[in-house]
Formats: sequence, C-alpha cells, structure tokens
Amino acid sequence: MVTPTPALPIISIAPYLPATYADYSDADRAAVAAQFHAACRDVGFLYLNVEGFLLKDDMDEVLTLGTEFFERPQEEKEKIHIGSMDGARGYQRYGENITQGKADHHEGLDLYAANPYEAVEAGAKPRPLQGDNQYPKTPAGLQPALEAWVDKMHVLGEAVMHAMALGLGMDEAEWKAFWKLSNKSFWSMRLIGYPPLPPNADGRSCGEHKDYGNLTFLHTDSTPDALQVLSRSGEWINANPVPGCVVVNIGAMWDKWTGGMYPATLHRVIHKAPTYRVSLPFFFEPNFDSNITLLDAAKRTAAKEGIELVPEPDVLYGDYLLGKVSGNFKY
Ligand SMILES: O=C(O)CCC(=O)C(=O)O
Ligand SMILES: [Fe+2]
Repeated sequence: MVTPTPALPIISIAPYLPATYADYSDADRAAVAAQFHAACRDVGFLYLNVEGFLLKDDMDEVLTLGTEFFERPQEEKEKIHIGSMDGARGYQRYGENITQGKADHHEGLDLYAANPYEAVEAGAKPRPLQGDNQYPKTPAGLQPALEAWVDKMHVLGEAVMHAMALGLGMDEAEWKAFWKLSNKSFWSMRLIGYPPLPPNADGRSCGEHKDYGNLTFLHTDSTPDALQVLSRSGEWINANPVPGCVVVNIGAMWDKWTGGMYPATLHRVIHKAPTYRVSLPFFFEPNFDSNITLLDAAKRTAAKEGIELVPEPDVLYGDYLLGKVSGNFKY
C-alpha cells in the first residue's frame, strides 16, 4: 500500500542562508534546528523550502535542458559514456545502473567533485573516479546550468549541515570543527531520465536504496507518484514534488555520525505514468578523506532523550564510496 499524500515535514532554510541570515534571530535558527532534529530522528525525509534562494525559472530550466539532452540521438549521448572515462563520470545508458542486482529503468549523467587522486598518466587506465566530468555539448546551456546548480547546492549544503549540527545539540564552536569534515565536499550529482516503467518490468525505475553520504537535495519535474520513501512504520509514502521545495533525505554518513539516531531512509522510484520524468539529485557528501566517527553531540542528545545508539566502525568516506559504487565500475 502506498500512502497518497506526502506526510513529510516542510522546513524553511532561509534563517541559515548567507543572503538572509541577518534577517533572522538565533531563536529563529534554534527553532529551525529543532525542526531538523525531529525530522531527521523521526522521518528521515523532508521538504526544504528554498523559495527566494532557487528561482523557479532556474529550477525549470535545468530540467528542460536535461530533457533536451536525453532526447539527443543515442550515439551522441554515448560519446560521453562513463566507459570512455573512469567508469563513473559521464553518461549511463538505459538499464545500465544496477540496484540490488536488478537493472534500473533510467538513463543518466553522473558528475562528481574533482578527481581526488593524482592525474592519470598518459596511456594508463584511470582508477575509478580518477577522471574529469564529461558534459554534453548539446544543448549548449546544460553545462553552465549544471555548474551553477552545483554552486547553489554547496551553499545549501553548508546551511543544512549547520542547522542539523545545532539541532543535534552542537554549539557554534563544535559546528566549526565538524564543518571541516565536509568543507571540501566530495559531492556528486546525477541527472536522471526515466521513461515509463514497462508494465512487466523486472526491477524498478530506481530500486530501493539508501544514499551514501550526508544529504541529498532532490529536484524533480512535476511528475507525481514516482518517488516513494519508506516510513518508520513500514509504509511506502509518495514524496510528490512540492513547488518551491527540494526533497532532502539523510544519507549513510549522518546515520553513522549519530549511531543510527538519524537513520538513512530507504527510497525508490516507480514511474508508471506515460511521460518521460527527469530528476536531479545532488549528493552533498563529506570530504573524500574525512573519517566518519560517532559524534559527541549525538551521544549527549541520545542520553538526554533516552535513545539507545548503535555505533558502527569508523570509516573513511572515500573508501566507503568506492566500496558502494564499485558495482558500477566495470569499464
Ligand atoms: O529520481 C528520484 O526521484 C530519486 C533518485 C535517487 O534516489 C537517487 O538517484 O539516489
Ligand atoms: Fe537516492
């Protein structure tokens, strides 16, 4: 059973954004931090109201240009295939991405932060992620629109991380130290195109999964009844698009930082409507070399709220990422 109405909280991030920070008081920020704490602890998904920060025209344009790219001839898209780079950066054809052993019914363009390794030597085979992003040449406006989006998402990333840190009970000094773990975020971004899921398809439009890193900011077109999130009570809930908002979900690193107090939530896409759906998830992640370990603030808050934490072994984010995505590195 899928619950039709989104039962997800809506939180306004304006009090934490640089351009509007001074318009709000510390009490306003504390109220927003408390909303984040409740949403992350109890739901794992939320709508972030970004009105005034992301303009509707820009939000529409990046998806329109993305749709135009997916409409280009297949051989043109293949010119920037991930196999011609490092097996990670570039175009993935329909059905190529695998989740839980089954092909996802989408095509996509994958982008990452700059190569975290030394440059590839001439003639050598690149390591996974040891390459440069491959942008489509047509439509010409797509690359600048995606690059502008990445810049905006970094601003949003710092604002949301700040609000979450305070919500978890950090003071400003602790937040400053904590931010150093994500201040050179090894971000990634995926432009995804979903044709309608064939009626007898094996697998989903995008199989159920948790995201790897800190946070995901998901921007989609207006198609309803596609993205579903698993509620804590075990029901799939439709997370339909809300104008002026992006969907935020918690990734595996916040789960680890909080010993499971902020669990990464399962989600999936089942897109059956007869339209072509486009989405643009941006993954705001820790730095490639950050060590992820249970936070003191999580221990304090858990003790105060009577929550039992389940600490996990420390992990270097880059190692974790490579382990998770290695299934895609087959070139
Ligand atoms: O397309 C969507 O709505 C979600 C995609 C997603 O969950 C992902 O790429 O991690
Ligand atoms: Fe996801």
